[in-house]
Amino acid sequence: MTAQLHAPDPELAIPTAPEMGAQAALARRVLRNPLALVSLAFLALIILGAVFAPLIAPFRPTTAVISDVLAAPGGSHLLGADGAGRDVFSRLLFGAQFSLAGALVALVTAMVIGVTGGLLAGYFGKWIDTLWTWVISLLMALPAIIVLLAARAVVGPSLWASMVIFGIILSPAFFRLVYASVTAVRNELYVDAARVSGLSDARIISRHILTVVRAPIVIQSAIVGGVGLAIQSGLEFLGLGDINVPTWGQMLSDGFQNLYTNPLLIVWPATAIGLTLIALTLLANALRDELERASGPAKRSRANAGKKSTTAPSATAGDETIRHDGGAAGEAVLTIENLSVAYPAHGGGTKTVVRGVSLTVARGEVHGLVGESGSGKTQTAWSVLRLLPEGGRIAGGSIIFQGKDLAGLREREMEKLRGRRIAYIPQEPMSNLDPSFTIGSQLVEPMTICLGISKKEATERALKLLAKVGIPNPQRTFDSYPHQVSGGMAQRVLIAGAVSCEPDLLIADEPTTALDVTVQAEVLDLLRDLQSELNMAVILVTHNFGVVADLCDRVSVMRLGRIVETGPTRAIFKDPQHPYTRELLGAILSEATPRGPLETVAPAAAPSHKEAIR
Ligand SMILES: Nc1ncnc2c1ncn2[C@@H]1O[C@H](COP(=O)(O)OP(=O)(O)OP(=O)(O)O)[C@@H](O)[C@H]1O
Repeated sequence: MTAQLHAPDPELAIPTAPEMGAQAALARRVLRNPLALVSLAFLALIILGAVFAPLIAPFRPTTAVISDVLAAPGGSHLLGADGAGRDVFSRLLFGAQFSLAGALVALVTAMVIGVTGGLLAGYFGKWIDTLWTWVISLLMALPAIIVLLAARAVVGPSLWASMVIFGIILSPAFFRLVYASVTAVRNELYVDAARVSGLSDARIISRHILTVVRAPIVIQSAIVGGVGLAIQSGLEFLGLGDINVPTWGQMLSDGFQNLYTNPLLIVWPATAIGLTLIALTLLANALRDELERASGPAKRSRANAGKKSTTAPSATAGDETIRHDGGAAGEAVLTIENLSVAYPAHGGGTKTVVRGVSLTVARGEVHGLVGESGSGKTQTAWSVLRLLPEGGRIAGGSIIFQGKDLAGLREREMEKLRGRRIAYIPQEPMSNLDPSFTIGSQLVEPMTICLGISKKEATERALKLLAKVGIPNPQRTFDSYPHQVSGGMAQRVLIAGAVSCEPDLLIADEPTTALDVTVQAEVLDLLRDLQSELNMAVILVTHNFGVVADLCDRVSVMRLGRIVETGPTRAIFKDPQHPYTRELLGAILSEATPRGPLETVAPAAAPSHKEAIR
């Protein structure tokens, strides 16, 4: 299997990079939007004028010709001359340089602070969130104009200093936007899935979170850039700017002095400022629209999938008895000893949801964790991945995986294991795939990181894996977005992703619950085949004894956070010792006649018991 997965297949075509294609398509659509095109053309013209001002401008911006004071447009002064005899056209060109650069300084400052803060606070939460939120609240409480006036008094009439300060004051605009977007996606299952597949926090933020916030950042940039330009012009119009720097704001101020003698002097800079602001806003709107259209239905927010609750009977058992019958055959890959998981309880104290759980999983063995809803199966599995939800902590015990105690391992060390040595198959396939990326890119990226192989090799490997997990047209699925495939296909994709790095331990959390019955059986078959082929240790979380009977070598029955019985599957089915196990099995394997068939359906057409519980 190993050789088969690694060997490059020359027959497999290397797909075009879908993300680059999508970006090119987006650029083409933006260029086809007339408003965007006109705005872009205008902004490009302004920027070119600013950059080439020294070559285009007939005069230096500060050159004053006394004989040309308040000269009318025409002759050597295309747009006339101002009250000091300086050429208006030249000043407009040089003014664009400084005005745009000033706005850019404010924008970059606001963006760096706001976006960084929003990402960190939104993604990591806890004290980082508290600290950033406090700083941003403080900034929002400051009156911008007063701060700028005070700063001018301290640092003098510096365009750059005032724009940096204004950028800091504007940073909450980015912070709130990014923070809201990040907190909305932080708990999406595909972010957890990315973590499980071995991606670092930095990688998840840059790939899965930043893509979500990029559209709002684009539109906000245009607004903040425009506000920066407007405020800068306003300050200079009020005479608070640096008179030695030719900006559009300074020109407004100069023009105002001669409003009655030559009103055109105020019209030129006002037109330049107004049109630039309009172009920025229109361009940002068009970009946002096209980005949203490009994402289409795939971008829609998916609510976190609620976990399916089972209808297993409530226990009426008396004292819990634990039956351990010998150690697992083969090399132990995972040994959990006396594990406890706790959460802070409402009103103080702690709530222990997993208590003294011990189990061993050997190489090549499938260990079922079975029990009613809320019995602690998922908490046990997530403890092994060290991905307990916020507030949850391993309160005691050890989780020995290949000689390392995962319970005390540093996060950096854990990152090296997740996705590489310990893989995870979730319950909800759709919510665990990022709707913004093609399936191919979501398979390829973890492989390039975990296996250190090139993108080309990872692509070939992904296509082979897709074929291996029974996807009929691997190339088409590779190029598809998650919303373009069925739930069963998505689960096959996740299984392909989980085994892509040939893990030693695979944790499958109710991997068939969200699928319809016919697909469930196929996915179970696939899991069984892959497990024996890769000789993996598997923990299978399920509430379904049918799945246990089908796949598991050993089973641990959980109830109220404890394992009440553990042993070989065959033995447990044949001779359950604990009353709770008997009750669970009794409920499922009941001989009672099911509710009568519909009149039109012949009794023979009713599904066999095994099919029914699958
Ligand atoms: N974030 C949380 N905060 C506090 N308690 C939690 C949290 N998540 C789970 N629990 C508690 O932990 C217990 C075990 O939950 P767990 O999800 O492991 O159950 P389960 O056996 O996997 O059930 P299911 O089959 O429904 O997924 C439950 O009582 C639940 O209330």
